Amino acid sequence: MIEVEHLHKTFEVRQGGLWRRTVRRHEAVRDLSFRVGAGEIVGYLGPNGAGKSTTIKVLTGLLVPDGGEVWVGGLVPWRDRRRHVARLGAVFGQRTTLWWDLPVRDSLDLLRHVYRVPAPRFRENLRAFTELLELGPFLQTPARALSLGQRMRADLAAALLHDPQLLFLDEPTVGLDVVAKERIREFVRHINAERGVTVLLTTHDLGDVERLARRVMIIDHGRLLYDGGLGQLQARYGSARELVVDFEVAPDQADVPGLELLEVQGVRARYAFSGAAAGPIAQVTAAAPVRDLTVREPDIEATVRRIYEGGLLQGALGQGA
Ligand SMILES: Nc1ncnc2c1ncn2[C@@H]1O[C@H](COP(=O)(O)OP(=O)(O)OP(=O)(O)O)[C@@H](O)[C@H]1O
Repeated sequence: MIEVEHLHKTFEVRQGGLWRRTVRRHEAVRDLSFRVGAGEIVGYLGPNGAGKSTTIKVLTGLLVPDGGEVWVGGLVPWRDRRRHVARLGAVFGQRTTLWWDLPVRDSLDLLRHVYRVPAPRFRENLRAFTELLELGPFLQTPARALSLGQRMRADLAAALLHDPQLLFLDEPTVGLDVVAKERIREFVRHINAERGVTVLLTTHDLGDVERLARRVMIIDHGRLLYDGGLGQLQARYGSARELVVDFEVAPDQADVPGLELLEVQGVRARYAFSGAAAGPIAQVTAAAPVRDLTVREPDIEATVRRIYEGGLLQGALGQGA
């Protein structure tokens, strides 16, 4: 569905005043290569300024790259823009494609004409999306009067009315509460499973990625640092599991052979370990009477933060894939 080979995009940034102007070249994307197969949901992650939007703009045909090759569904996006755009959908969490002062239903109707969606297909999609996204209560409301969650749902419907096979989602759940986030994720899962829509998901919310994507690509400073499974990323770069133990009485000495003691506070001690929990639990319970214990899993949020902050993955591409 998407093929990107050795993509480069450099921006020229003009600095200084009228008399002493300098031009600085900034490589937003450097030698980026990846493929996304039909029907995949891929999370595209990276810290601010990493090059995600630049990539998406090239893939949607908005930007022309300086080097490399890109095909999306067999088309070169910026060369065959009209046909390309007719086949893709895009939702940008920070912007809307709806007409601000028009009722949602009228915006959808206008888009039907823009994309030349046949009337029966439009009716069928509108019926399906109204049900799945619960649009009914606000179809007659102008976009400006919608809540953020309602607007996102209407934007999703707008992006999919013309049956695109590829959907770009940029921060689709930003600013939403947990229930609204779940509803959006459920819908994305549905259109992927039932309609086979390929999804490239750019987000800072790892909950989106955990719930939707099996594969992630991580980019920083314009380079692809990781392309592989979320589980493998966690196994390879995640921190250790933790065993949190409440002893019956505060231990004089909480060290247990083979476990890394992280902290002792009163009766509670925290240990780091890897692999199965049965061994460490047996060791701790043999060492002293235990009242309670829990195993804490490392979270993906912490792993990705460590990757961004520590450059953990520099040069590691391919090892996790
Ligand atoms: N039109 C432009 N002119 C000059 N520099 C740009 C332009 N667009 C992007 N850049 C620069 O290119 C780099 C990559 O930007 P990009 O918007 O692709 O990052 P991003 O990963 O999408 O970040 P964010 O998560 O903040 O949206 C940044 O350093 C940005 O300042």
